[in-house]
Amino acid sequence: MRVDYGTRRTIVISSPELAKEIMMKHDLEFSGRFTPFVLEALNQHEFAMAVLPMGDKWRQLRRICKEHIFTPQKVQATEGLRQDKLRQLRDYLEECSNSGTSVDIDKAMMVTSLNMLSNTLVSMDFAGYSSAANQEIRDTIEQAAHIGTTANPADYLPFLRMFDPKGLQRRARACYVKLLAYLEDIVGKRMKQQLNHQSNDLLQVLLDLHQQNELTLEEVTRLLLDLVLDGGESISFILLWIMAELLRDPKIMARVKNELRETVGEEREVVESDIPKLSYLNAMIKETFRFRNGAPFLVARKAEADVEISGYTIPKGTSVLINIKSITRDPKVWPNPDTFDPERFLHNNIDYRGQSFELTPFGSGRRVCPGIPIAHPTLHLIVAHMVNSFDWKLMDEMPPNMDDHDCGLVIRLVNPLKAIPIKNK
Ligand code: HEM
Repeated sequence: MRVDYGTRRTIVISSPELAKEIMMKHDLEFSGRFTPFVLEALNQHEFAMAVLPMGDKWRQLRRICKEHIFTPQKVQATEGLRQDKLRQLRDYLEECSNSGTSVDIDKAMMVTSLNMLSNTLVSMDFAGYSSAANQEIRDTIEQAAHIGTTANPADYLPFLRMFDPKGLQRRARACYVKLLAYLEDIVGKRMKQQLNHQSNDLLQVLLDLHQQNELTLEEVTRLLLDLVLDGGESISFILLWIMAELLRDPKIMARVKNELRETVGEEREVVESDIPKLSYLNAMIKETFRFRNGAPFLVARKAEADVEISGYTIPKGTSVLINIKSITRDPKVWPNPDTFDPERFLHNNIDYRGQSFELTPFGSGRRVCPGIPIAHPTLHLIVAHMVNSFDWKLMDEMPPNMDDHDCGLVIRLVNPLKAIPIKNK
């Protein structure tokens, strides 16, 4: 399909074969995010990875992420930081269980996954469960994610840019300035402590690279900002859908629980080395990515020159959108695509890490999400913990309302998902 928006031409790709050609063979540059003009306006964010074309700076940051930050060894070394956060989640859920209070699953998932990420990165909590906790940073990250996925008329009608019609540029700038100042402060304090204290987190890795003149301090902070912005909300987003699917279908919930009982038992906590043994849980998470992936499109690409794919020419300057939602709901690709069925993943090797073009929630090719080594264990650990340690009773005993609504460029649950945890006897 080809759509002309005045001077901007957009093509939407909806087949795994063509998506593979775009992401692997042609490896088109990002054209910014869906709202490139919001981000272009932000000098503060000018060399963040997600808005960078494939220039030298992007290549350097990408290499650093791959070789130094998100290596299996480095991520494994931070497991203790994530386990601590699981314990905090357990304490919070136990409190709710003892008092019979319902848990707002969205908030609980956001606090847990954000703190797991922030502790992996900088050994600090960015949010708290209690209503008295300071939620300023969490709220700012949520706001930035919301702005980044809000459709901006100025992306398609560039002359509107100077009017900032929805106030997106102004609001985005305020979020970035706040987050950048917060991270600068963390980096500054750590530099002072460094003299007598080494940490086990990824900031330490970045500061070691700074010592070796691989990164300036400014680059360290901006790389952190990019990781916080890109990773901050995305894990909790899919966690909410996973929990909604589990609460909606007691049979699937029971099967996940049985697998956990057989593999882990009730006496100990789930640890990351359990994950490869939890094949049904893994299938359930993959199926949620297939069925409920919140963002229909990957980051927009741009043809820098005319590109030939499968006999078609994509003219220079065209924006290319890969519609992963239509691929994952295509009956030619997936039998019974409108049925939620984790079983379908038990008998094949389809994975979500960028090798199977039927399922690419993290993208693929050189611009595949670098956060997968953190997102993968975090998702499994949190869900396994929620299911293995507690039974769940929905607030009004009714299956959750799974209606979603299009909120800009992502799809969210209409009603908050609330349930009471009941501690295992
Ligand atoms: C469930 C969780 C996550 C999902 C579904 C997700 C998804 C994505 C997607 C679709 C892209 C664009 C890839 C493309 O269009 O080909 C991306 C890029 C990115 N993600 Fe993630 N992500 C997740 C978690 C994370 C985490 C935890 C981090 C950081 C620790 C992170 C950091 C990034 C960065 C920095 C980019 C930009 C890469 C570039 O510019 O080349 N993501 N992610």
